[in-house]
Amino acid sequence: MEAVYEMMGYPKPKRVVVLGIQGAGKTSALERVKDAYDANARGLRPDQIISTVGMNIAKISNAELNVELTFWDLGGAFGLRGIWESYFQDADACLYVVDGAEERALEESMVELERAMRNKRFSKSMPILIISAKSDLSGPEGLEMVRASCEDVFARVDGGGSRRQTRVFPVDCRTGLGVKPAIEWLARALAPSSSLFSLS
Ligand SMILES: Nc1nc2c(ncn2[C@@H]2O[C@H](COP(=O)(O)OP(=O)(O)OP(=O)(O)O)[C@@H](O)[C@H]2O)c(=O)[nH]1
Ligand SMILES: [Mg+2]
Repeated sequence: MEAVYEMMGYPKPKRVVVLGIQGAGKTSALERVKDAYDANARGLRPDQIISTVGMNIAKISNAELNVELTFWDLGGAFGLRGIWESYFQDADACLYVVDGAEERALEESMVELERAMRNKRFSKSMPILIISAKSDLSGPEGLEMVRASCEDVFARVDGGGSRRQTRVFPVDCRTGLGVKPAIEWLARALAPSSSLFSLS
């Protein structure tokens, strides 16, 4: 299938592995991504979403984005995290979701981010989009806490000279507020010509 895309001169669809601990807001965030970019889909409402056991897949292709994205939303419950690494090798990017409103969950969330990044199958150049979810509950302090903690992890794992693209965005995953800037950043980070532009 990918070969067909290339033969026709289209960019390959990019695959995004969606990680984060249980209850962070991964599935909720993806439902809002579908609302924003998939004209045919109506994302599930918050009361229709249950904790993920298998995997949810969302595909978006939208002229605004210039790239087709496939998201693999995995379960974040403790016993399901062992499955994550099976998806690292084939992923082009990682969307890591952190609960920005729950300070007590931040340490566990960062431990799992670091563990994922240190996995040998997790590419050193793979862009990482961090969504700081529950921005409706957290306010700016929550976002700053998430940002500082992620920066620590990135510095520890990648070191100073890393060329990996990373960015933290606040999102209200119930209304979708903030979802578009986050996904636009990801699309630019993954677009074939992105190396020609500096991402700010
Ligand atoms: N207020 C608020 N609640 C949110 C937000 N995002 C998620 N939630 C709630 O947080 C809970 C967990 O959300 P999920 O999207 O199921 O979390 P998940 O990361 O997919 O969890 P697992 O599938 O168990 O790994 C649900 O009750 C959501 O309604 C948000 O931005 N704001
Ligand atoms: Mg889920």
